[in-house]
Amino acid sequence: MLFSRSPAAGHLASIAFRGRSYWQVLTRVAPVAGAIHGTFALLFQGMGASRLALGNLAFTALWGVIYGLLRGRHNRLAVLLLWVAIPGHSLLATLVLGWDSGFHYYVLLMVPVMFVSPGRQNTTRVLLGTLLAVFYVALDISARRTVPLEPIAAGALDWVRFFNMASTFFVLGYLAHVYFGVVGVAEGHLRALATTDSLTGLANRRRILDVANYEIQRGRREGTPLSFVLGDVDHFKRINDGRGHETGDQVLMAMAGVLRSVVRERDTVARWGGEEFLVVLPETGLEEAMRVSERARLAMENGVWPDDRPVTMTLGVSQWRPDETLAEAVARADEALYRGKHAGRNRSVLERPAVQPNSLPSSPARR
Ligand SMILES: Nc1nc2c(ncn2[C@@H]2O[C@H](COP(=O)(O)OP(=O)(O)OP(=O)(O)O)[C@@H](O)[C@H]2O)c(=O)[nH]1
Repeated sequence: MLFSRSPAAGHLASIAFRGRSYWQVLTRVAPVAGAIHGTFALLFQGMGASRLALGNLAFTALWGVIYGLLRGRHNRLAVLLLWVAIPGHSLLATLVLGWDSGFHYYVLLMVPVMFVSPGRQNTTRVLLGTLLAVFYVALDISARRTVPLEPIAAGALDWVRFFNMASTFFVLGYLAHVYFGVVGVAEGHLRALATTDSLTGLANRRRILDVANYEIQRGRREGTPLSFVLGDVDHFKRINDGRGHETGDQVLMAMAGVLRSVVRERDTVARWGGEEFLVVLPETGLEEAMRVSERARLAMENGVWPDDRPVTMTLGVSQWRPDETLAEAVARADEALYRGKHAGRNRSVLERPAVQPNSLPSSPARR
């Protein structure tokens, strides 16, 4: 059975990737945040502000808990504590040391955290964003008008502010760096999914069309030959009906391996349809393509298959002719395959000869 991915499934997969990326980013950022608090604890201890040092030690521990929760996939609780660890800490530190300490900068880190989070409705994001902005303005107004609970010397305050500025820049940069890294990996997975046949691991139809069209362009430009081998498993319906669909799938997977083993690195084997395979052979003329086809056919004929019952394949071979389309070249391989089926199966059949066969480029030496 050919499994096709519906648009809805694709959308769900992309949400899943986004979700995974989001948690991966948070898991990587949590130790950095813990380290920043740890540095503050040492800094304040050095300044003789032991209560502030203790407070920062508590937040280091909190980030440790958040990290543990993220690793254990207790995501909801981790996010809840994130609100305590970032805006909660900013509020506390600003009230204790004053607005000029610059602890309020950390509130801004919640903006990317909130807006890339998966699973939330856009309205929830906007609402939370608005609440955060209101909180930030209110903190500005109240902290500027009240005396800090535990003021420190102006010079030291400057250093704390500079450190907070630098940390905010660093964490924002790190967030962006990790996020784009994770998204890049997810993109690679999606690309592979979109171009690979899920059962056999071969190129899928979309990918082989791209490859073949690219080779046709190259053939036009450089005048190199290009051939196609289209193979179809013989009496596959009997295999399915007699030995079950799962055995049928196993046969298809094994066939993919056999086909891959008889071609060069630069040739591409694809699952063209249910039990049909297409091989694109760049820089290969008809004679050589016929040899590849026979190699594949014999490998199938002599292969060891489930239940030790023979499995064979009929193949049609064609060479792309200048100025024709990919569909025309494949149609001729298909026509040859069709003749092979009628002639008794388990054979390789060449396309019907061109009107001017000599006009076709021939194979350079293959391996
Ligand atoms: N197990 C399995 N079967 C598949 C898959 N895709 C297509 N098929 C089956 O392949 C069979 C193809 O049967 P037919 O087109 O009648 O051809 P055939 O039995 O191979 O006969 P010939 O091609 O004439 O030799 C059908 O029974 C499909 O259900 C798949 O992914 N897995």
